[in-house]
Amino acid sequence: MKVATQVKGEVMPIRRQPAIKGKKHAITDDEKKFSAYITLRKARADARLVGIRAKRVKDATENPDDVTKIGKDKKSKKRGKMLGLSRKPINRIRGTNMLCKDPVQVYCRLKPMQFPNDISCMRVISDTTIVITPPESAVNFRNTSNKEIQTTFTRVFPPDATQKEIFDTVALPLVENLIQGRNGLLFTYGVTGSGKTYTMTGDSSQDGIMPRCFDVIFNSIMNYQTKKFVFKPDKLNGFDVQSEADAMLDRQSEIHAGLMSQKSGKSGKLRKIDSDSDSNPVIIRGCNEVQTLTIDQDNAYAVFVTYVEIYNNSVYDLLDDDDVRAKTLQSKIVREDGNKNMYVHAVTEVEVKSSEEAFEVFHRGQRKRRVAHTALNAESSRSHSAFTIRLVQAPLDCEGEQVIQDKRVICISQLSLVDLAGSERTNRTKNTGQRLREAGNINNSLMTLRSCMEILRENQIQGTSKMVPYRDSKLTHLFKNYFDGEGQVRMIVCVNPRADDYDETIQVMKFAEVTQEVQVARSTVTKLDLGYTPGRRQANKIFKEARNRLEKEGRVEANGLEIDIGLVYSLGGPFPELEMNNPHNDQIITNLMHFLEQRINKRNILRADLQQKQNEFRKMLSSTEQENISLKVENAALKASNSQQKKKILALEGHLGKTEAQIDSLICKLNNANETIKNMQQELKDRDMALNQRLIDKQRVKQKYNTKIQVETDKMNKELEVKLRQQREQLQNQMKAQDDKLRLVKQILVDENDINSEKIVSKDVPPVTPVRVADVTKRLVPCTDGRSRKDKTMVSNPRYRRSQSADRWIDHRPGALVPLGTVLQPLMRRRRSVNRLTDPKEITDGASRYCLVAQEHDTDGELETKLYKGDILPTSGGGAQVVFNDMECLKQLSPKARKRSGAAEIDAQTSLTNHSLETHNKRPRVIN
Ligand SMILES: Nc1ncnc2c1ncn2[C@@H]1O[C@H](COP(=O)(O)OP(=O)(O)OP(=O)(O)O)[C@@H](O)[C@H]1O
Repeated sequence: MKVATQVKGEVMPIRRQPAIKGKKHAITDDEKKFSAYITLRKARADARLVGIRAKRVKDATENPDDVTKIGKDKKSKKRGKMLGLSRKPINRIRGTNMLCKDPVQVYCRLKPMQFPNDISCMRVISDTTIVITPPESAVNFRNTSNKEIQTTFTRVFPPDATQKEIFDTVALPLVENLIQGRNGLLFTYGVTGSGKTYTMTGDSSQDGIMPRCFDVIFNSIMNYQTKKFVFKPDKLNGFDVQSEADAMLDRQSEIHAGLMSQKSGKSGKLRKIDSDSDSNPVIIRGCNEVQTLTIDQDNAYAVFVTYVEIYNNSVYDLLDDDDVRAKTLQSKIVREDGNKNMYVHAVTEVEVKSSEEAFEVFHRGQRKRRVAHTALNAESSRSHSAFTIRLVQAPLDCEGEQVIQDKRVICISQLSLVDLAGSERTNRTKNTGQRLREAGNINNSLMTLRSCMEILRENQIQGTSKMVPYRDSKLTHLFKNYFDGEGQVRMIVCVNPRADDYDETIQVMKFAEVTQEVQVARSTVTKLDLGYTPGRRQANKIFKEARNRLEKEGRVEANGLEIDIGLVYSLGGPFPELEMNNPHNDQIITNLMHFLEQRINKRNILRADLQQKQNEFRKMLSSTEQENISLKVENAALKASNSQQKKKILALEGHLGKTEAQIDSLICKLNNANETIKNMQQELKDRDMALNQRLIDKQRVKQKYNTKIQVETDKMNKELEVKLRQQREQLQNQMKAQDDKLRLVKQILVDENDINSEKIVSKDVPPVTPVRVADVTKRLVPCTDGRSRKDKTMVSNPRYRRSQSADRWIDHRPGALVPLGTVLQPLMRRRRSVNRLTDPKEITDGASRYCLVAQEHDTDGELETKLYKGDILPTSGGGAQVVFNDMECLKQLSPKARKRSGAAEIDAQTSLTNHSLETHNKRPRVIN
């Protein structure tokens, strides 16, 4: 593991702007401070390292037995160089505790016997010890004089040990270390077919160590992962922190590339290639691990994996897609990075976000791994494989929002899971050709590993400084820094307890024994403290939730809310190294002074801040108190008004009850009234119907009677017409008779006139000229010839034959009449005079005759008095009708007019007579 910067326990509230990739930005004061701070801390760490190394020399002098601690330092002394400073250890800054070393922990797993007839040469006698009994078939059976060999391990897993048991005991602590920022190496070692791959990977029913590691890691960091490409490999075994925008661009280009490859059918091709080399069966996951480890929630995490194999002493990248296209894997070189860590140059490092994704990536590489059928294992690994999980973590900024955009604060830890190829004896595997060459390379690399362990152990135990031949094999070269530097190394020795494997198993046991004695420096992780508030991620989350809730409630103040996680009250980290080994070492005093100065400054700042906060708090408290008092007053007023309101409500409720009762009774009445109305309406309808029926009946009767009346009327009319015709005929006959008579009278008159013409001419007697012949007959003509009226022949008028004394007359004179001064008056003995006819009763009341008297001037200006006479006939409707049947005209002529008229007068008289006659012929007018 490497930590670029080690800053220990210091409070430094710095707000940093996120760096934008590819754009230079002005260095802020905060950044300057931060850089200066980092430099200072580095200097202090170096100083501390010097102190520690000085202490180590002192310890070694006091304890000469502790050769492991002093071995290197002795050599360095000989070289006359400064203690421990000639060669920088890996993770130099973090490796301050070089004195703490742990032996490589070696576990032993026994494979279950495959066949019941197989003879076992091993016994497990305790959790940590097995006893190996040499079988007769063993090569050195005689030499060993049948001695049992007892071997002790950190833990022995019997054949019935489960995969989970092994994971929990061996791998889980390494995963824990990984999350805490420490490196780890776990490898399986053993004879071919002893169960190394099974232990490391597992099979479809039983997950091995690797998938379980994924589960635990992702269970722990699942909600604290960065988005993809926020951390990006810098190709030098380190990582860059990208801004969110850059990371998003990378994500987009990845999606685009995926789409393009799908379009061009590359993926199909890839799958085909994969399936070509699908000699490994697809491993389906068994049940998942549910364990979760505690993590620092204020960090953001990302997991990267690499998968390489060492085949025939060459390193190949199993995740390299380009190689798949080329169909041949290109070997990679092993390099050392700036922190003396070994890494495979240009290896494909895949960022994975879930256990499934990681396992899928592993499986992708696994398909490319070289596996072959041998006499001892159907799927024998022909290469060493190293699957490396790198966990990158970096603290969040002070607001708990984003990862700090500074490469120096990144902490990278890695766990390498190495499945070594099994050692094998060619006489047993019967390998030839390529398999034989593979076996030779496998054995060589394992031999190198073994000799490295041996020399390391020797160096550590005996204090020698023999060169460890890491470079002799790619396997040891790649994992060099685990043994040479810091980290935890664990090995599982897989053993097949069959007697056939005895000779090789003994070699494995010897290697295990050596390895157990090798010490590896325990890495100490100093947590980077930038002075940000612990729990800021959680605080940020809670703050955002609260703000969202306010926004949902529509509160405007939510917009202006800014996250303020606040300042941590801490005076800083622990005191620097105070131990003085040299009286002239002023550096320690200078450091201490500087440290104290900073503390004092910090304390002053914190005091001022505290004071300010106290003041603010007091103010807030007093305003809250005031608010409280006013609220109390308000509360009391509200209570009073509340009780009043309650009373009102009670009264209103009572009123409401009464009103409701009234309403109920009214509704009841209304219903009754409605019922009555309905009944009455029904009755009305019935009556209407009856009335209508009656009207219809009446109408029918009326129609019937009308028809009858019409018939009767027609009948009567016809009868009347007949009668009328008869009367007319009668009348005409009478008229004829009268005409005859008149002619006779005329004749007589003419004769008389002739006789008296002379007398008449001599006397100037004003004549009274009858207007009509009828009148002439009626009036009393002056008896000029001396004869009495009785002597004269009377003008015949049949109407006057009626008994006129019996008639009752209505004498109707509508206007004022000019007095005539004549003696000629109509003969109406019984009469009633009226000016206006307003009431029909006036003519129905016993009267039988009607006479209308009217005056007018004729064309000569002479006054004419006309009497229209008629019979009053009662009508069937109770009224009366007047049938005019006579008209008399009384005309007064002046003498002049008479002269003027002369002969015309006679004509007029004649015409008047005619006219009178015609009048009688006229249809009578009826006045109702
Ligand atoms: N503990 C075990 N329980 C059940 N089966 C096991 C166990 N160990 C190994 N096996 C089985 O033994 C066979 C060989 O195991 P594996 O391939 O893991 O051996 P190996 O050590 O990896 O061999 P090589 O070095 O040749 O690759 C496999 O079929 C595996 O399932």
